[in-house]
Amino acid sequence: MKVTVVGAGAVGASCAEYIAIKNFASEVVLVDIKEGFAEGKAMDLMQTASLNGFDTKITGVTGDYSKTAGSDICVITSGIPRKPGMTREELIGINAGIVKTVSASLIEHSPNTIIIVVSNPMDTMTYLVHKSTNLPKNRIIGMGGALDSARFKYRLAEALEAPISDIDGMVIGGHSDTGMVPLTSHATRNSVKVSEFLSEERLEQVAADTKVGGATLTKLLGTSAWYAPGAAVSGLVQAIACDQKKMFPCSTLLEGEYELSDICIGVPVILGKNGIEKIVNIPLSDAEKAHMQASAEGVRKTNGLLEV
Ligand SMILES: NC(=O)c1ccc[n+]([C@@H]2O[C@H](COP(=O)([O-])OP(=O)(O)OC[C@H]3O[C@@H](n4cnc5c(N)ncnc54)[C@H](O)[C@@H]3O)[C@@H](O)[C@H]2O)c1
Ligand SMILES: O=C(O)C[C@H](O)C(=O)O
Repeated sequence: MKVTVVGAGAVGASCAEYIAIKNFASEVVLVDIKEGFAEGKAMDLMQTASLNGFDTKITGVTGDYSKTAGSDICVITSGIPRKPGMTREELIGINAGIVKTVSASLIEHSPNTIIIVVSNPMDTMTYLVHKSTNLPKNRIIGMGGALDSARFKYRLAEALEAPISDIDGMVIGGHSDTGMVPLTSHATRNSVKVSEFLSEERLEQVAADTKVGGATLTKLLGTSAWYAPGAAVSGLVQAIACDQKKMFPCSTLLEGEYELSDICIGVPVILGKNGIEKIVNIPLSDAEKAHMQASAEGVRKTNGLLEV
């Protein structure tokens, strides 16, 4: 199993590290545009192999896509992150060009690859990969919901004063400060609905904190987060590489599901060796349906800024 990660910055390196530590891939190739950067990150990570006990071979290259040839999975993290006070949507001007060029180079050398898009604004960048390549829809996956769901579970555990392993919950919708739809009505603590333990006001606070999860970290860190994003990507990569048939919310092209078409937005999907093997339709409350439609409007507005 060969995995390429483009962008050896904060998220790309974290993603490569988690993939290596989980020890399921034979090879990870890191690519960056900055001379020597990916090579340096790869060497540093390889020097953790004997300490962390993994056999994954990590190499780094500066813009040489021939070294990515035959990748089963390619992750795109290249592009600029936001600074405090910015929205993800403001990154479109620079990141759209990067994502378009990078996806073309990846497919040229790995025509059968599955692409995972991470660069922001992620739903629109995922849609851009659809519009600018000929890859079938099951092989284009946007990562956002897996991360947002991890943050939702963190906030629920905090509110419940419970261990995170007790909590289950999912966030669908657009990966943006206003577009996320935390599915509070479906969230549980050991199969008991969280609404049994928390007031409506407290649950609203949990949802609000979840939606601004990325902005909160950006304010604290001065740039956006990387540990949880890297871990979330590695979870998707592992589900595909190991044909796990696991369910994650991912951004995918909808064709009528959730009453939406011609848009990439986060919905539950089954991930296996073919990438997105199924889009799962789950019942939504009227309020969740309305949030999903409003979220889609936001994503469409950003998609409208694309020049494809
Ligand atoms: N979808 C998500 O959930 C999620 C989570 C976190 C970050 N992100 C996004 O991921 C992106 C990367 O974030 P980061 O914190 O790693 O940023 P970073 O600045 O640390 O790393 C980005 C890297 O991309 C490289 N790069 C730029 N143009 C390139 C090109 N054409 N080819 C190859 N490499 C190129 C840069 O040199 C840099 O090393 C940002 O757009 C950020 O908003 C998304
Ligand atoms: O917040 C950001 O801009 C980065 C990423 O989308 C995140 O949610 O951490």
